[in-house]
Amino acid sequence: MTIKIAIFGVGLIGGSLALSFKGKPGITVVGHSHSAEALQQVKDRGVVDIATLSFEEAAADADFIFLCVPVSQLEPYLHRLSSLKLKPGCIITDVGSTKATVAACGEAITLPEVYFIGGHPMAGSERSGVAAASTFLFENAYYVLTPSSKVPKEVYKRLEDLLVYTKAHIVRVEPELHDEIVGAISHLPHIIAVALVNQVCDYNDKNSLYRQLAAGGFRDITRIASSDPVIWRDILLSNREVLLELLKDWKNHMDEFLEMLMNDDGTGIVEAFDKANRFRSELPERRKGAISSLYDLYLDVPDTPGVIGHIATELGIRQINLSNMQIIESREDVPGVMRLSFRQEGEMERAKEHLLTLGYTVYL
Ligand SMILES: NC(=O)c1ccc[n+]([C@@H]2O[C@H](COP(=O)([O-])OP(=O)(O)OC[C@H]3O[C@@H](n4cnc5c(N)ncnc54)[C@H](O)[C@@H]3O)[C@@H](O)[C@H]2O)c1
Ligand SMILES: O=C(O)C(=O)C[C@]1(C(=O)O)C=C[C@@H](O)C=C1
Repeated sequence: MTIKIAIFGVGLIGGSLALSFKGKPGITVVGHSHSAEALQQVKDRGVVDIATLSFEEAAADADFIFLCVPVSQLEPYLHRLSSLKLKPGCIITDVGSTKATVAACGEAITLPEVYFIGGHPMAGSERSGVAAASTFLFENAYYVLTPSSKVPKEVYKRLEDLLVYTKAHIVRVEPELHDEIVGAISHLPHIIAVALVNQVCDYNDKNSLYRQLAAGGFRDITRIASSDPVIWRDILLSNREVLLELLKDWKNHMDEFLEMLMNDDGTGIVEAFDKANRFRSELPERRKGAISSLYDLYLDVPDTPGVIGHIATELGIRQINLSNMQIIESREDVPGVMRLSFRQEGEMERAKEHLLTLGYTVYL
């Protein structure tokens, strides 16, 4: 018996889910796109078995339906699905970054033997579109599910069993609590990153040295400011009430720094950094936790021809599997920083040891 999985919105998240399921025994993945242009990209990338523009064709006979569209589209998509004759036993789920509104809408929709379970994989990227999809995106990440009390246990279990293919860790959370927590650890940081980049952008309009000198610290804290504007408009507006409170708290934290600086309060500054340091070091390890599914190491590389090839060859000879390599900073006369990404921690450790013996400066 074949299991049909329909994915509506085959972008970064939908495409990555499709890649997790495609080719698994007895599974057919059908992708729905809302435009011919998006459909063509999905076909070109080959992440689904069947790609279609027809909403009805994608939904017909589906055992699982994943809604992977922008947050503002989740409710219209749910309403549209509720007007169709879906397969009895069908589970509809979504991947939206907020859960309260869609969970309420999912609960209100009563189709015989069709169930809604809200979902949110806690993994992603500042990139968007199917071109950025990855088979490994969810590996070791947390994947939140927010079933209502009406969802039978065996139905929840069926979704949980399917999500094993993502290699994520499933966590069950109430939708409202989810939005409060994710507001603080994901939505607020995106606002802060964007505001900070725009602040510096305004200074840079008067003096372009700002952009030239912006280095590691600025890049580290602002990567997520490059995220898709429409996806984030929808997320922030959907979690508006939570964010209004969080921004008030944020202002208080900024006021504390203002005061410490005005009062020359060195002790206060040290305490603030110490506290942050302690909490941050207790975060789930990158490799086991939310955001990254890769093991990264960084090394200084001279800006000379052949250096990339040399490193790749050295690792290749030792059969160390490199998943990605990227030059992060490369300016004339300044050593570049290279990021090497591995899928296995052991591979990263072996690479580190070998690169150290070759005389490279390596950071984790
Ligand atoms: N980006 C992340 O890091 C991340 C992480 C977890 C969850 N999410 C959630 O996943 C969902 C998809 O986000 P994504 O990052 O994959 O975005 P994306 O832009 O990569 O993909 C969105 C998909 O929705 C389709 N779509 C359908 N109707 C659309 C419309 N009216 N406007 C725009 N696109 C439309 C697009 O064709 C595209 O395939 C969102 O609900 C988002 O909140 C995002
Ligand atoms: O790593 C990133 O770029 C992300 O923005 C991922 C991130 C996050 O903020 O942690 C973004 C939105 C999601 O809903 C979940 C994960």
